[in-house]
Amino acid sequence: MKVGFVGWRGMVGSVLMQRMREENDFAHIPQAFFFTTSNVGGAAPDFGQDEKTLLDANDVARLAEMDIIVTCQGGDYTKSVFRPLRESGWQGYWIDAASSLRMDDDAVIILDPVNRHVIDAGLQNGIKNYIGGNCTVSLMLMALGGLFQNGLVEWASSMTYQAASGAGAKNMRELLCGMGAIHQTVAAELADPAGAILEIDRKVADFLRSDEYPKQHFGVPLAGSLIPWIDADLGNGQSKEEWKGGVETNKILASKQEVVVEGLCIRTGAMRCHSQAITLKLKQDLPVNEIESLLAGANDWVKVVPNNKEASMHELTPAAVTGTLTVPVGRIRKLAMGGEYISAFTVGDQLLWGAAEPLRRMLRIILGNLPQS
Ligand SMILES: NC(=O)C1=CN([C@@H]2O[C@H](COP(=O)(O)OP(=O)(O)OC[C@H]3O[C@@H](n4cnc5c(N)ncnc54)[C@H](OP(=O)(O)O)[C@@H]3O)[C@@H](O)[C@H]2O)C=CC1
Ligand SMILES: N[C@@H](CC(=O)OP(=O)(O)O)C(=O)O
Repeated sequence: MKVGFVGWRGMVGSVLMQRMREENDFAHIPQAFFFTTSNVGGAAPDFGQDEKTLLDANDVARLAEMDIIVTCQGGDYTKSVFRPLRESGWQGYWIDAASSLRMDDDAVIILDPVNRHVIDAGLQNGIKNYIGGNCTVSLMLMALGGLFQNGLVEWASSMTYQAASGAGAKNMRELLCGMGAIHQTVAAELADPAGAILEIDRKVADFLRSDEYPKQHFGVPLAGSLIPWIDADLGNGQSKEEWKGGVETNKILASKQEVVVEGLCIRTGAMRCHSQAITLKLKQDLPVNEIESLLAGANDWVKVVPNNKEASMHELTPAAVTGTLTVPVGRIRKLAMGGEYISAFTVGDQLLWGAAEPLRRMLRIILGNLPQS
């Protein structure tokens, strides 16, 4: 088995490599090859493989030598290379973090703790394209799989608080520059405990609205503010990120009856954890303790957080979750609208379960050594 990696040094790719190292995945890969779009012939990262130089990621003939290609290079790369590769007769497995192929009929969206049966059926039916889901959708399903997988959800509305990392590494840097610049604007006043807060606030507001605020990548301030739109404008009042919530959830679950998933997607000043406040209408009036045990039993990574102030403040935040595979879900309670209506709040690292982790697990599934979890 020859496995080719494209996009291994980007943000998602680096997290993928880190996880593969931690899980000793390369021990299961007979031959690994690393590709590049910018440094052909340069030194490949050392994972103990024989091929020490970087190969050309745009060389279709070279790619076609691979049995499996794992790419985190991005949607434009997928669009330029995937079709010519398939048209050349390549029959290998394509594992991709980008959204371009997700909704194609000959592709499975991968999130094995939730849809291993869909993945296994795809493999049996000869499907060769396995695509990571949208980070927000994957994290919602990791958290609420116990309800969705048991067919208990009539509809869900998710209001998101999405991290800067979803927009890329440059955007994470811009968020931090914004934070630093805001602080600098009022550093002198802050140093004086008697400084008037309204004067500090006025200076901050003036700075946020000025051309001095660093906003090259987001276009508007994120630090000290938020951005109530993510991804393309579909022209019908919905953002593409919001559209993905519905279509990807149903495709991941292979729903026989469509579950309506709606909501608004909002960019906030977190680094790499997406949070979501979710309202669910269930098909039954289940007791809260039963809902909690269904959620807790759905996979090895979800963690139900008790619905009290102390636990919510300490366990249900980006600060607590960042860099971990744990997907906490809390704030679960019945809403005043009726016994079938519940609230939930969940947080997850969008570079781990939201991007890299489903890819490395899919690779292990194809290599035949990831048992059902
Ligand atoms: N960002 C996210 O949260 C998520 C992203 N995805 C998808 O993953 C794909 C990749 O995203 P992301 O990892 O953010 O992209 P990056 O921009 O971090 O990396 C993409 C490529 O850029 C090239 N590159 C150029 N300069 C640098 C540099 N200084 N450091 C590292 N790489 C550099 C590398 O290619 P080369 O080595 O060939 O030069 C790299 O593989 C996208 O399709 C995205 O949709 C999916 C889920 C979440
Ligand atoms: N759109 C997501 C990140 C992402 O890459 O999503 P997708 O894989 O669906 O393009 C965000 O901005 O938070």
